[in-house]
Amino acid sequence: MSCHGLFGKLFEKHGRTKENTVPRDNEIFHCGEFHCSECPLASRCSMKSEGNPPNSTLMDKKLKRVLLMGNPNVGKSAIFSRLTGLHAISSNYPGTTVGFLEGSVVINGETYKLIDVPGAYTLDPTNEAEEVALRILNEGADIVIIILDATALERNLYLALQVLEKGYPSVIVLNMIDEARHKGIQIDLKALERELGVPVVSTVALTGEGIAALKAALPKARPSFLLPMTKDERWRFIGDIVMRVQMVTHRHHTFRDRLEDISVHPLSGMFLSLLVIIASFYAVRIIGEGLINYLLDPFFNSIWGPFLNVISNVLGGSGFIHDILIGHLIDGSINWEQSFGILSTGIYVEFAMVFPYIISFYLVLSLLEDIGYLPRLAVLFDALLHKIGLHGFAIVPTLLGLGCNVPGILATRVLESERERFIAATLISVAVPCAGLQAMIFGVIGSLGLVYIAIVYASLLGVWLILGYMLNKTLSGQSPELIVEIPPYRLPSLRNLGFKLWFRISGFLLEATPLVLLGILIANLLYSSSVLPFLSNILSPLVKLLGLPPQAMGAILLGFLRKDVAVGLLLPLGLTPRQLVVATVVLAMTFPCIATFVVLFKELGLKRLIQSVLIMISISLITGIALNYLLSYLAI
Ligand SMILES: Nc1nc2c(ncn2[C@@H]2O[C@H](COP(=O)(O)OP(=O)(O)OP(=O)(O)O)[C@@H](O)[C@H]2O)c(=O)[nH]1
Ligand SMILES: [Mg+2]
Repeated sequence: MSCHGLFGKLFEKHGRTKENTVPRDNEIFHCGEFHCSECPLASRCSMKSEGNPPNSTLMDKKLKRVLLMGNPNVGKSAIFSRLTGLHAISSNYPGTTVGFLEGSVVINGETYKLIDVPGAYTLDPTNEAEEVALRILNEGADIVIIILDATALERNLYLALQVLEKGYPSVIVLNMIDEARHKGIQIDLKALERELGVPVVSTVALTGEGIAALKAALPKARPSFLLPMTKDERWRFIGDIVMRVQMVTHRHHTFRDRLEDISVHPLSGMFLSLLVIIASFYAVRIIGEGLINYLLDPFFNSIWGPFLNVISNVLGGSGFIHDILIGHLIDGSINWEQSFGILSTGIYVEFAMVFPYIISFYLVLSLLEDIGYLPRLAVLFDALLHKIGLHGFAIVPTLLGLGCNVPGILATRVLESERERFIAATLISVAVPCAGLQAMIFGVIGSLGLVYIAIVYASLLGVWLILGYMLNKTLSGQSPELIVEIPPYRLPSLRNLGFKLWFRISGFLLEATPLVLLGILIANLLYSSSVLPFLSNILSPLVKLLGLPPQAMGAILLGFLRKDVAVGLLLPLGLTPRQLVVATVVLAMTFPCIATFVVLFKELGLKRLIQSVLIMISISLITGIALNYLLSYLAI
């Protein structure tokens, strides 16, 4: 087709005639390979078809910078992983990637630098993830791979057109073509290619179908001929395109469709969500305990213990090095929870108390993520969350926070206002216990009985609700209405699940192990020095109000390093059940651990961080004191 044919069609769509097509000074025309000598735009076109994208100074660089862009949850990270061989986290809810990832792929001897950009619905940002996406695009690109969800062409085309109008050489990828087929949606790729003026390929990122074609299309990326449009023009154009390229055939409701309906219905949905939450809780417990009872405890008791006994004997059973490595012998033998040696308590707390729950929690969370259940919870809990100043989608960062507060706080980037982000991040760091902490709550308090665990969780939930309500009432601004895209239920891919689990678990091991061992070492040294008694004396009036012995303050202060270690420090103090519950609740709420602290600072800035920390300290002390009085009143 000549460029006149294409421009003719385009002009009709935009109500322009050939006579008024000479670009205005600020307008950029791209017609890629379609320009010809008769075209009134030839000079502008040939200039552009040399491939200089606006704002880009990157062409001189050796690696071509390729951006993967598209709406949230269309499979950008899945395609990124397929192309680069790296493993970006994919989950079945919008907003999985809120930062960006880089990787590279070599095609025909040329190396391309790929960037997995956070999902965006528009280039007029409405949240931080979209701001990041726009910033990355504005930094320039040699090629943009625009990924569309083939089951939602109309909605996905909006961002695609905005990107194409900017004139970057592009390739369109229709991902999820498998689901489109199941839904009876057929898309004419050639026709879409003609409409947009850039290569179009279809893929199924889950299976790898079409990835070879995408690789082959990358060197053929070219700028589109599209002109900058107004919002209304763009939507009209999208309507036209969809009419011309898409055909939908009727199909009957499937079991999956019905399950999707049931899950968001106010009554049946709530009932189902209760079942899911209870089942998840039990699954985490059963898998965690199973790993401990059948794998880890036997290993520690019959292999690691005897091995440490040999080292202990070689070191003479006491002395500085012995006490640092093996710890203090209790009744002549190593006690996993109370010896406080790096190799005894340190390794035991990390691997036999916390690690099994990390595995089981992330396994269950990853399953829920990949099935696509989390956005449905967001819809169901939207009304409740609005009462505490949050958009229903805040349930997703909150659930992530139950694994580790750090990704939870990062995920608040998908929330729209700064106010919401502050509320959500503060609530996560105050009242959402991470998996390490929960493992210790189960390990330390579980032996007293389920009712004590229930008191700890009920206190945290109560604080989450009350503090959220208070913040909502006192901070100015409103939380926006829920607009969240609900993806279809999907069967989790074992490959993706395995990678995600491995990524999270190895991340935990790398980050947490040094801090846990350091925590145990510091605790060991502090207990043998006079620092703790000194601090405890200063804080003794406060400690009295909490009904705790002075030494408990040392554990609470050490919570800054790692909360799980700190709960472990409460063990040797011989606390009563009430004291143990109060100390654990205060510890859980007081300071964020050091990693969370850093992320809060990065996400909220210094002023908001200080506010957040002041809220944490005061609310945790008030709760601890109230809980102490309430429990003594109830004679617990
Ligand atoms: N059926 C099907 N599922 C897919 C396909 N590609 C990705 N998925 C699934 O779709 C979900 C979203 O994939 P992601 O790679 O996380 O999507 P994303 O665009 O990176 O999402 P955000 O980071 O949230 O913007 C995951 O559950 C994937 O396993 C596909 O081609 N077919
Ligand atoms: Mg992603």
